[in-house]
Amino acid sequence: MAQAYFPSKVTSPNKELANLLSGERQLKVEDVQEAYVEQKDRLVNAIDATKSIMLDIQTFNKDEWIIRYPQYKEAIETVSPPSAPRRKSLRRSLTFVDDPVTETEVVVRKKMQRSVTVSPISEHTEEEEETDEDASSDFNVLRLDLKLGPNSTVTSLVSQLEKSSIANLLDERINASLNHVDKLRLRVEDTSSKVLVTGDLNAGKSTFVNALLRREVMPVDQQPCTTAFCEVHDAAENKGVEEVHIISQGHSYDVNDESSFTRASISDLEDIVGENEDNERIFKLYLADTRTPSESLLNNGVVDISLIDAPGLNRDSLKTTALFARQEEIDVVVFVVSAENHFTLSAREFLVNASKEKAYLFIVVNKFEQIKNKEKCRRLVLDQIKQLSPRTYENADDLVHFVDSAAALQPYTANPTFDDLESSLRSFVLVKRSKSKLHPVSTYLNNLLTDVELLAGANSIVANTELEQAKESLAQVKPVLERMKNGQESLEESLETLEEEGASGASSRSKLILAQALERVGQGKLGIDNSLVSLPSYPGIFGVWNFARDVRKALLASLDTAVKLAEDEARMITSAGVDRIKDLGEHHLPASVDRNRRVFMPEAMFSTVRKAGKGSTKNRRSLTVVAGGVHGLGIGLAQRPDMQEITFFDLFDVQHQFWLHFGDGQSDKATTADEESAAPTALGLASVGVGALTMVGGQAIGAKGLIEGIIRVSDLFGNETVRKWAAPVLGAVTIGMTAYLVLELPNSIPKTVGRRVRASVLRLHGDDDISFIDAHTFRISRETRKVLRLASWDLRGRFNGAMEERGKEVQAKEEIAKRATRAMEWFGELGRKSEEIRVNARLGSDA
Ligand SMILES: Nc1nc2c(ncn2[C@@H]2O[C@H](COP(=O)(O)OP(=O)(O)OP(=O)(O)O)[C@@H](O)[C@H]2O)c(=O)[nH]1
Repeated sequence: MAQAYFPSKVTSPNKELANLLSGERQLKVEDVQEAYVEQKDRLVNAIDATKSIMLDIQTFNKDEWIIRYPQYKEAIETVSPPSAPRRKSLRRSLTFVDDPVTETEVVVRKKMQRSVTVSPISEHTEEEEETDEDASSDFNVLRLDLKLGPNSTVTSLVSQLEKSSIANLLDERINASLNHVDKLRLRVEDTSSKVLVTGDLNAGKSTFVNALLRREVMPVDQQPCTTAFCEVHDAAENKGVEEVHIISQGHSYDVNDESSFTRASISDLEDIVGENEDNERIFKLYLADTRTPSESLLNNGVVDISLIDAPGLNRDSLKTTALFARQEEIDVVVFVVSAENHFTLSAREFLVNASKEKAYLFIVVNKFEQIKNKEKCRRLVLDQIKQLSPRTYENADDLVHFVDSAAALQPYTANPTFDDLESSLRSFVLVKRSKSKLHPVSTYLNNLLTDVELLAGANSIVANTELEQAKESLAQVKPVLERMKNGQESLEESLETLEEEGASGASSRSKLILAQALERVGQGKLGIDNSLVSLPSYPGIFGVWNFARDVRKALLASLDTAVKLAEDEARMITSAGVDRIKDLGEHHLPASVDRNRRVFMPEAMFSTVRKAGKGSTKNRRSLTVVAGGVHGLGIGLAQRPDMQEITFFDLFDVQHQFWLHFGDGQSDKATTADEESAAPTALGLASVGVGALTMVGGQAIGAKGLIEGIIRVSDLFGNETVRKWAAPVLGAVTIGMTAYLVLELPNSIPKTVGRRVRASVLRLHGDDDISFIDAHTFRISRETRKVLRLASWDLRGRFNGAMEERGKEVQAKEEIAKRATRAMEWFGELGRKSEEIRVNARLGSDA
């Protein structure tokens, strides 16, 4: 026997019902009921579980991971030789709407009916190739309509559709599906089912309904009488009260809305139906069925069946009835035909149309008792049915019943044929309900879960790719960061040492050069042997004044040169330091970090124009002036007017000569910075010859001072004897010394000038309590330190910036890896959950 009511592809759970119908002639109503209830409960659970995972998807999409919407395209198959096994796997190229360019080749695998998994091609093995070609790789329910217009392409959409806006669209789609799932739940839980009873006039429809109800409720007449639709419901739906509700015309009926109907007593039904003969009205009858749920049709404990006694067909009401039969809420059409008359023309018309709509009809051949040649009648009727509704004919055992309704109404009389009809009808109603109410739900849930699995699979791949990328980046960046962290301290130390060494190196070199130069100048030699500066040659006694000035200039210039030399050395030290800092950068900075492209220009050192005044210290101002660097302000010692002045003492350093000849030879030490400020001593003055005086002119000592000096000298020689000898001795000594001094001038002037230059240079910073050497040393080492510090600051900045950047990158990548791992787990779990729902609810029927 064919599997009743279902196409051949039927699988569980409808298959169970179908098997029940097909396996045995005698339908086990309880089993059908049980199977129905079980399936209903499974579906309700599946609906709730699906709803819960859909809500989870929404939350996950909103809070943790922007769900990507995949598109699967047919992958280009490589041409395989004819001998090779035919590839049945669904190789698809996976792209995303927001990124249609990146394609991943995947395999869409069918796991169970209509359930699919998506995995990267790399995880695919040849053994798994035996995949059903039917495996869907497209969305059913969650399909996003991304077409904006006839000319829009996916690529043109990309600019308009960001990842997040697609996720929003998906969210909306999920909302819509959630609403639909809610409706499905109501539908599954709605236990009402309508059975329309119709047939030819006088075929015995009302009698049949009465027989089903086991009481005479419907008016039965020899004359055709029923013109109204009488819907019979269980009184439980009307709070247990038996009554008739006459539906007010133009109102939609609601059992709880008094205004939508008029009440009447059951006993008045005949009159009411009679009164409304010309109107096709609807009455609602509420009847209490006292039989047990297993016996009762109305009160069967599974679905609330309502019977609709429709008007006979061969009236004008044919169309109305036909329309009624087409209504979606009509689960089963029971056609009552009289065994005596068979099918009239209008009955045939109705049956052909109805069987197109409902495929299976339940046919009651009534008044069968009266037929003498029952077999012939049976054959004739079945032959007619075969033509009118072939499918009904195929299942005639269950769907075509030859009974006598009037006999069934006889109390206390066993009527197995009618009982059989009743069981069949109940099962048919349940199976039909399963098909009309449960099956669409099962299909929808299955489609939705398939979509969920496609989403989960695609997003798992995305998450996996992101994880791999993050891991790859981390594998590169993390060691760099570690290296930087470890190297930070040593870099810091190296830079400090470099700065320190540079500054102290420059300082000690400057100090040495300047000290040596000053020492030489003090001895009347050029501070530096340099072709640029040379000592003038002695022009003779009459040019002695200019000679002294030129010597002074030359010595000063040689000191300037020494300063320049010290600066040049500092430049070299700085340059070497900058190079070492560069090397440190090369060593410590990651390859991708930009190096300092600025070129160090040593000649730019010591050339800063300092603005004296604003915020500058006294010390700085004096340094500015003294900074004799040729590259400085151009005011070297040799250019300073105050240093050019030549005095008498540049020619004759009396005190020095005195100590040289009579003292302990320590005059050099005595030539302190105070020398010039000290007043000329009496002895000094006394030793000055007239010639010298004339040469000096009024330059240094006035006549008044000279006379005062002589008086003071004469005071020394207070004693008579001494006074007597003193004059000649003093005269001789004076003459001798003068001659000696004059002869010695070419040699002594440079020395005297040098000594005095040295002394005055050393005193230049007297106010600041700092010497010429120290001032320059300080300036030069400070400049060196400054340049080195700038370079090391730059490196430090780059290093710290790069380290911070790497730190952030590592953090970001770790975050991505964490999120991707979580997403992978989550989507994996989602796929598993979805599959579990599918398995538990036994979804996937193609019925
Ligand atoms: N012997 C016998 N008579 C029946 C049977 N069923 C109905 N009748 C009689 O047939 C006549 C018509 O019965 P109804 O039940 O009124 O028929 P109907 O199809 O409802 O009639 P309309 O509603 O007017 O179309 C009545 O006189 C019934 O007694 C049956 O099974 N056996």
